[in-house]
Amino acid sequence: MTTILGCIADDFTGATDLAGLLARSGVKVNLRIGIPDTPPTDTAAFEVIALKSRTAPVDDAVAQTRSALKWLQSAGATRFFWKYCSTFDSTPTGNIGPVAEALMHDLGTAQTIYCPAFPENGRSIFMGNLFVGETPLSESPMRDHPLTPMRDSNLMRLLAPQVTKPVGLANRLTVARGADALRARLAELATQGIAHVVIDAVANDDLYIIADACRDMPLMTGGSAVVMPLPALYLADGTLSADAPRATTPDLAPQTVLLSGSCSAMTRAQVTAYPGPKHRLDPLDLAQNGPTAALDWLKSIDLTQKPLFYATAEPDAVRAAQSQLGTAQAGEIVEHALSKIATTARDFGARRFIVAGGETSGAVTQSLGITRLTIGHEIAPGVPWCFATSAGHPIAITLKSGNFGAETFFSDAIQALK
Ligand SMILES: Nc1ncnc2c1ncn2[C@@H]1O[C@H](COP(=O)(O)OP(=O)(O)O)[C@@H](O)[C@H]1O
Ligand SMILES: O=C(O)[C@@H](O)C(=O)COP(=O)(O)O
Repeated sequence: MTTILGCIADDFTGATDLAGLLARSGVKVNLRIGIPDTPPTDTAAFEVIALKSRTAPVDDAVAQTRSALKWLQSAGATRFFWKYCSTFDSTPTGNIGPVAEALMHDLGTAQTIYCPAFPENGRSIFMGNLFVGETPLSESPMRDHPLTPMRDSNLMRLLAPQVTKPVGLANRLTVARGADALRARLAELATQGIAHVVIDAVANDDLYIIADACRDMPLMTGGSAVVMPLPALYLADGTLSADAPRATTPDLAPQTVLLSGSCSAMTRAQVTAYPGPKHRLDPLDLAQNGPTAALDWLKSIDLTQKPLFYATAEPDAVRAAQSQLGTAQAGEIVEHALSKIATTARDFGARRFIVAGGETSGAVTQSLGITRLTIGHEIAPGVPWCFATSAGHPIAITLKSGNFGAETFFSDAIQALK
């Protein structure tokens, strides 16, 4: 069917987050890993392309996104969404602003919006300032993110150095007055030449108003949550027909493997809370011996017991590994080991994969040779089960952002897929 909304996400967990929120409507959502090298076929009303561009060089991120835009246009899309992290992960040089300006240029549009709010996961925006729970972004753990340390909470100040055109705000007082008031504010800002408008949102009700006001813009940008209301809006006015194909859950063997390379505080708690069998990966041991011990353990265990392989470690241990191996090298060694475990587990019959961490998800997805995902039901806000094919086998896979999910996430994921 013709694509109604074409979405481009800057990382894999972000893409499944976005696709999961769109799929809440029950409408089919396709997720493509990277830009497909063939013309669109079997397209859905909502198409999401997952890039790995969040921390890529600006020119590379812009080029990748423009190619993704072209593919989505050839699928019939006329409205587009640029998805970045709900914590606005970026630096003064990009990539959020430069990519948005390139998309605006290609779409011939003079204004777009920025709304990374995700109230269900504690991300809210008030007077242009982003909060993580009750904490300003710049005082949250994102302050010390290794690649994109967020040392300011004000989205206008964060965005301004990334773009060439003026930045403005539509604040919560306007949003609270409804979609017409917000449209009027956007028009007023447009007459002042404001190209980039940050919009406040502290609750889901705000997102419904924003989506309603902005639904026909050629380009919207934000975290995942601001597009969540769009399917219902498109169904209500007939843009999307009610008989759009729905996602179905395939029958899958119970063999399961869990793989965690995220070291976030939430993932550490989730690994600790997991009651199933666990095997720890030590980057220093992996550097010396490769994943031999992990693979031996994998061979010895019945995959219906749902073993967890984790490199997840406390900050001191991570720093120690990084100082001995180098930061990039430590990460690569772990990602390589988890990828090898994933493909071996698949060859031993695993058909359900639970993966924690953005970079880790990219590595595991690529090693499994996945190019396309269909989105199923959510396990936690922003973390859906997805369905794909790997080496000819139907599989289920979930890609969890480091920060998302409850402490019981791993058990929740197992329970959620019967
Ligand atoms: N014990 C460890 N020591 C050093 N690096 C690690 C360790 N465990 C995991 N890593 C690496 O840390 C990175 C975690 O990033 P990622 O998977 O994106 O998680 P998150 O989504 O929480 O940021 C990966 O590159 C992973 O390989
Ligand atoms: O918007 C979000 O917070 C997530 O969708 C996301 O992008 C998470 O990124 P990682 O924490 O790097 O997985």
